[in-house]
Amino acid sequence: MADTSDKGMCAVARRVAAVANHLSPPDPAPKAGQSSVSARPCGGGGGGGGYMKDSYQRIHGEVPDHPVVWRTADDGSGPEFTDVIYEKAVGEGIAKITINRPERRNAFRPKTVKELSRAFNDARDDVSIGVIILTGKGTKAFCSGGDQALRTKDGYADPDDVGRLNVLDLQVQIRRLPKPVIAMVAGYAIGGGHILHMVCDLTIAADNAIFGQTGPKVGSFDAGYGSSIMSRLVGPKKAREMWFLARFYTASEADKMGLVNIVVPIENLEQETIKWCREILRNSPTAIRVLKSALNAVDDGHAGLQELAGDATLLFYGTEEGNEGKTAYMQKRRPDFSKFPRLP
Ligand SMILES: CC(C)(COP(=O)(O)OP(=O)(O)OC[C@H]1O[C@@H](n2cnc3c(N)ncnc32)[C@H](O)[C@@H]1OP(=O)(O)O)[C@@H](O)C(=O)NCCC(=O)NCCSC(=O)c1cc(O)c2ccccc2c1O
Repeated sequence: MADTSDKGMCAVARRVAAVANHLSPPDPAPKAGQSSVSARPCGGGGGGGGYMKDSYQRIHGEVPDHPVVWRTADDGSGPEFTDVIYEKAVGEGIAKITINRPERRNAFRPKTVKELSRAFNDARDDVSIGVIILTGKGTKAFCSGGDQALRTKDGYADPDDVGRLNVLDLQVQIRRLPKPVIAMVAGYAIGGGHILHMVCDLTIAADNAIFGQTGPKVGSFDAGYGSSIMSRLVGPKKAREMWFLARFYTASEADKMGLVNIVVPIENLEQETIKWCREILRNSPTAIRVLKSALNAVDDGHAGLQELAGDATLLFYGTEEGNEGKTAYMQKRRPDFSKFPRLP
């Protein structure tokens, strides 16, 4: 009789995983002592769940979990980064941008936001990069929002500069960036830092993560993405609770509210995040690009529509039909679109 107990199913899953190991497309070589494909833990374990026994699992398999080797990156466009650490994974399409002000719980000042923007721009333009991680230095905070010591009546101001709220531009930049941005959150994600994780496409949280808005307690509010996206994520009632009461929430509470994608032990935070990156990187970049703009389109209004429409134009430029128009113009002749079908 077939063994359908959990233990029996685990053994089956392990055997199937071993087979899948041989069928999976090649991945970067794992380091000594690490297997490239591990049996998915029975009873879930993320990454699509279930037992590795169907053709989908056999073909797509598990992603490798060997550590990433990071090398420092630079956009080459300005002074050396001080408030941000910018890195790219060697041989993999992953960029990591780390807010580097741990002594202030990674609060951002205008300079921090300018450096973040430069790093995001570089990662966007680098065609070898497919996923970007945003995180904070250390385990105490992802980001605690705007640096209150630099807040003036005009916004946040670096010494000898005018005040500004330039984090709003950064939020838009992350929304419009045609590659997934993953917030990797350990410790506090508070105020403007909480909003940064919300505008990212995915959030992987450590079990020590704490989420919340403080605005109404510190004389501030974000009535833009900070309100509208939150309402989309957690629902209008919970969003009102988060803003009106300005309480803090644990990682597990945030998980239940739909604020994050997964909560993992802090020691596994980067490993899990990299696993998600590698899973995404196996998939079609164009499909992901169009999906990101589609998922944002309604909420982002005309700007969202423009992003999605830009993807359509980009795809059209790659077709014979699109090229005929340009070629005809360059050859000073009337374009011949007669051979292109009017599909139903
Ligand atoms: C995040 C905390 C809950 C952590 O508490 P903990 O007890 O662990 O640590 P300390 O409080 O002792 O902090 C250590 C050290 O860091 C300094 N620090 C922490 N956060 C900030 C900050 N945001 N600005 C400046 N300095 C900060 C702290 O003073 C300590 O320094 P010492 O010298 O004393 O050692 C807790 O730190 C905390 O509650 N932080 C403040 C959180 C907060 O209120 N953030 C601001 C929200 S408003 C905002 O972010 C914001 C920004 C924008 O750009 C906007 C733009 C447009 C609209 C709205 C915006 C907006 O609301």
